[in-house]
Amino acid sequence: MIQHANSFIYIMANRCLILCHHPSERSMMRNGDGSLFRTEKAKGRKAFKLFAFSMLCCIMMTWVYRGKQLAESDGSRWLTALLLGLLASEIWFAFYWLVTQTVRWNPVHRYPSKEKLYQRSQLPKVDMFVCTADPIAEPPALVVSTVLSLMAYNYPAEKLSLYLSDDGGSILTFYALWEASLFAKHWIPFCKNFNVELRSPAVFFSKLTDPLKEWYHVKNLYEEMVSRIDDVVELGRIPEKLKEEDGFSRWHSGMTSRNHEPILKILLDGRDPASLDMDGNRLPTLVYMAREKRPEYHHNFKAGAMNALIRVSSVISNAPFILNVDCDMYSNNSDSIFDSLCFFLDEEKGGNIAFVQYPQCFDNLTKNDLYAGSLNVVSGSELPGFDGWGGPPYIGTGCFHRREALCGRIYGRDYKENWNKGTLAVRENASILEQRATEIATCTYEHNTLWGKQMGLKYGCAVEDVVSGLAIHCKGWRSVYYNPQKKAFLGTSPTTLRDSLTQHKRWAEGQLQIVFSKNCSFIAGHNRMKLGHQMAYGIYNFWPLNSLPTLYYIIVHPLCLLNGVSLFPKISSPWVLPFAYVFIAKNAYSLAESLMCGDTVLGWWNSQRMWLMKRIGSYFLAIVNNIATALGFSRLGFAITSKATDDQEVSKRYEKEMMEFGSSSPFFTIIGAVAMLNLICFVYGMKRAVVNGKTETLMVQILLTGVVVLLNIPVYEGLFLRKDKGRLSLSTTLASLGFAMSACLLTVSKGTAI
Ligand SMILES: O=c1ccn([C@@H]2O[C@H](COP(=O)(O)OP(=O)(O)O[C@H]3O[C@H](CO)[C@@H](O)[C@H](O)[C@H]3O)[C@@H](O)[C@H]2O)c(=O)[nH]1
Ligand SMILES: [Mn+2]
Repeated sequence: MIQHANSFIYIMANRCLILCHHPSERSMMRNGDGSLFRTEKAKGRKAFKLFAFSMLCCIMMTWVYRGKQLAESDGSRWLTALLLGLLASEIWFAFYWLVTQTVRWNPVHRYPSKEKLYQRSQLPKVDMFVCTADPIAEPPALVVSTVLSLMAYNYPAEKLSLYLSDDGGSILTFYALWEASLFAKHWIPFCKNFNVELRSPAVFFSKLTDPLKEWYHVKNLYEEMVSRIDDVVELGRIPEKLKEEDGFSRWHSGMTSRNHEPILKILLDGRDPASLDMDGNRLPTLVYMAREKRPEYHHNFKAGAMNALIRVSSVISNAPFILNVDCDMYSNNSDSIFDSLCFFLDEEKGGNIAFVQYPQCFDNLTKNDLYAGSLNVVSGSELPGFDGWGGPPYIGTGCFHRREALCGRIYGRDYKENWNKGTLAVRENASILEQRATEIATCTYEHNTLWGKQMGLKYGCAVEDVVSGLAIHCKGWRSVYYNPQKKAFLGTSPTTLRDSLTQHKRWAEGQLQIVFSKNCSFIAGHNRMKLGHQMAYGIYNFWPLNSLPTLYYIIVHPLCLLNGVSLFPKISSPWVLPFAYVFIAKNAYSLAESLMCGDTVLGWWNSQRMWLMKRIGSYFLAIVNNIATALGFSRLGFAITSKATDDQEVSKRYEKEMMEFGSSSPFFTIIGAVAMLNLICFVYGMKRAVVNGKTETLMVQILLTGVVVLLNIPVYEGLFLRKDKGRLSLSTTLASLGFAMSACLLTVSKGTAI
């Protein structure tokens, strides 16, 4: 019944889909000679499970100690409340630790054999979606380099269509894409003739030190194009002579990025036999889309853009597979389409795969990854673990989707993909297609449909990717994670502390929304996903909730030290052993894992600092913001991550791995206050402990607070020592000191009372 209802919904809402069942579909399936990919289980799982078990035992022993401590406490209300809070935090940490163990339980690695696909005569069409939203934060020259890297994939060009969604509705971005459509005629044959591996022209030419003579020509063409684009962006308008040209004439005065009609332009029409590159070979299709925006209709950020792209592409090319990347994520591996198709086209195991997710990798990280932007542990350890349970989450970029699954189809065993979908697209004139596609990129088209609910990406969540992938998993599909040696996609990671914390705040807001909604993996996935898979989602869904126990721990601890209140066993007592084991073993494991995933030792240390800052800064403010949104005081937003900085000073400090604070922000006030609190308590607490002869009972707290102080060294430098513009502002310094001192003074009187 559900199945029927769903196909009905599916067909209704996809009015424009051209469904065809071609006889050659079966012959193509027969061509396959065996499996197209293999799966290997990770090694060393027995040792890992033993280790996890030892951790669990020690964690339980620490609880026994807390129980004993509570029973033996002198009945003071303050102390009991303190200890209960501590126990609650520790129970949460243990629970979260348990959740993170699920993905380490049985990770798998996948290896496609694309050589087998090279021989196939019939290959499916592939559509590629790139989203951009702001010509300032996302420079058009960077966007077109991404676009060109994708258009130059090692794949029959006439089967590829690239769609750029421009949520900025900017003529500057359109101009850049128009330039790219001309340059593509040189770039694509150049890549193919010289077997260029780096197919993003920006990256290729920046790394090229000594070009061959014939390469100069293309390099010059590229550089001229970029300088024209940059000039246009700087001036904020296009050359006069282009204004009346087709496409450009659709912009008129009075249009803003938030208020304009839909604009759709097919810049290169792959169906047209006359659309050829300089070598006379066919070109891919290239389409610009700026969906309609009106102030009175909510546009649902990237999810809205993606859904408009799904519909628009279904009219123009309707490929069965869709690659989605962010505008800064260029293709770094020209074979990714073949690799991904190995999973989908595998006769035996490919039928239930909804999407193939690649890791998010970055090309602008420094050696020791100051802001922990590499996500190395996520890519190297956690996502393979998800795959063992039923597949990685959709992380918004670097992902190949099966169109049907993305459009909301429920998986059933009788389901068979139509590989030839889109190949029989009606031979309509491009302007008629443009007209039809424009009609479905309007604000009102989705009203009273299931778009954003059951179809396409889901609306209303700041991590539209994760919640949409989860919905696909709940519909019976699996996904596959592929992390090739040669990275498939590379993007830009935030280069200032504020950008990094803001990005994590947005992610945390989204994850929190998922936890407290019916989309929570434990509710939505109940009976539909394996328990391990539900728990794996918990790793990210529970991120924000970690902030409260962490804040409790990091504030209460030093204050108790200052007041001489002992929370842990004496350093000479055997009860200290389980605590020490949990702390040391957990960190040793984390360090080893981090190193295996490609971090440096200092990189791991930096990631520990970021972990702390994210928890007390991003996650905490995400909780505050979600509460404010729930109460109607604030609206969900999407702060776009900046992909370029003009400030040479900031870039230099980033290269030198100096933490960039800059102008004040609530993040920095919290971080500064916590850092100061720990420093003051560490110094005075230790002094008091020595004077009162209580070092033995307070040793654990001295050590813990000491670790926090060490982690915060860059914060103290930013507060007191640095002179450059990246230091913490004076107002932040004063506020941090003020908060920390008043917390200390307030508790000193209470503390003596305990
Ligand atoms: O209204 C909007 C806002 C953003 N975007 C695009 O969405 C992408 C991601 O935005 P970015 O600012 O780069 O955010 P990140 O935090 O780097 O993105 C990660 O997290 C997002 C969810 O929060 C996912 O959508 C992304 O795919 C994922 O890479 C970019 O291409 C934007 O152009 C839009 O198209 N419309
Ligand atoms: Mn991004």
